[in-house]
Amino acid sequence: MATTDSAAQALPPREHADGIRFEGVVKRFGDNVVLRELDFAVAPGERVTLIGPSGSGKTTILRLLMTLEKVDDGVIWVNGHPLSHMKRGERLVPADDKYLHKVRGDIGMVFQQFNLFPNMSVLRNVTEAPVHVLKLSRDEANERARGLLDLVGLADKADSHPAQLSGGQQQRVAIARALAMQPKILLLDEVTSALDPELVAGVLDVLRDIANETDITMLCVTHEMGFARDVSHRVLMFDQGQIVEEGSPEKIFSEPENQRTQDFLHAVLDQH
Ligand SMILES: Nc1ncnc2c1ncn2[C@@H]1O[C@H](COP(=O)(O)OP(=O)(O)OP(=O)(O)O)[C@@H](O)[C@H]1O
Repeated sequence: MATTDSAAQALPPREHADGIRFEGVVKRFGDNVVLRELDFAVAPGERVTLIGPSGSGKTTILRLLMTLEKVDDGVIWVNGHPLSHMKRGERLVPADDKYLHKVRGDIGMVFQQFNLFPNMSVLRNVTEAPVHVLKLSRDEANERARGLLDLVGLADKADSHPAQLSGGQQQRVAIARALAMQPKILLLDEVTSALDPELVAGVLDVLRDIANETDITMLCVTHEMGFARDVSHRVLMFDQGQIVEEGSPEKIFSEPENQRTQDFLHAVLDQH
C-alpha cells in the first residue's frame, strides 16, 4: 500500500499524545474543496465549539472524526493515533477496519437526528453497544445504562419505546447511549436543531451537566450561542473550510475582530 506524502511523517511528537489534532487536512467533494489544509487541536478535557455559516465544513469535521468520511490529504490524530492511517514500523500506511474501529472507540457522537432503534426499549437502546462492542455482561450494561438514564432525567422511561417519548427525551436517550461507551471524546452535531423550541432547554441542561461533571473532551457544532458561551473553553469560527477567528467565548461573542465573525453573529442573533 502506498504511503501519502503528508502521512509519511515521523511518529507523532509528544504533544499529539492526547486529544484531537488536524494537520493539513484537506477534504473535497468533487470540485468542492470543503476543508483547505486545516490545522487545529483540541486538548484533552477541552470543550471547543465550531461556529460558522452553513456549508463552512463544520459537520464534515465531525464526520471525518467518526470515519464516516475520509481525508483527501493531511492527518487527523485521535489520542495519539493517526486516524485513517496506522503505523507499520516507522511508516504510516492506510488504516484497516479493525484498527479504525479501535481508535474510533474513544469517540462518541450525538447527531441532529436521534437515530434510536425504534423496536427496542430505551434501556436496550443504551445497552446494545456496551454488550456487543465492549462485551459487558447484560447486568453490567443495565446498571451503567440505568445510571446514565438517571443522569439525563429519564430513569422512569427505561421500559418505554422511542415513539412514546418526545423529541427532547429521545435526544437525551441518544446522549445516554453515546456516554454508555465511555468515550474520551464527545462530538455533538447540532443536537437541538431537530427539536421543537420548548424541548431545547432540557437537552442543553443535560449537556451542561455533563460538561460540568466530567472531563470529557467535547467538540460541538451548534447554533445555540448561549450554550456555546456557557460550556466552551474555546470557540472556532469557520468560513469556507478555514478558521477565520478563534478565542474564548467572551472574546468571540463580545468582541469579535473578524468581519465575517461579526456578520455571522449578527445574522444568528437576528434569527433568535
Ligand atoms: N456527502 C457529501 N457529498 C457532497 N457534498 C457534501 C457532502 N457532505 C457535505 N458536502 C458539502 O460540503 C460542504 C460543507 O458541508 P458541511 O455539512 O460540513 O457544512 P456545515 O458547516 O456543517 O453546514 P451546516 O451548518 O448547514 O450544517 C457543503 O458545501 C456541502 O454541500
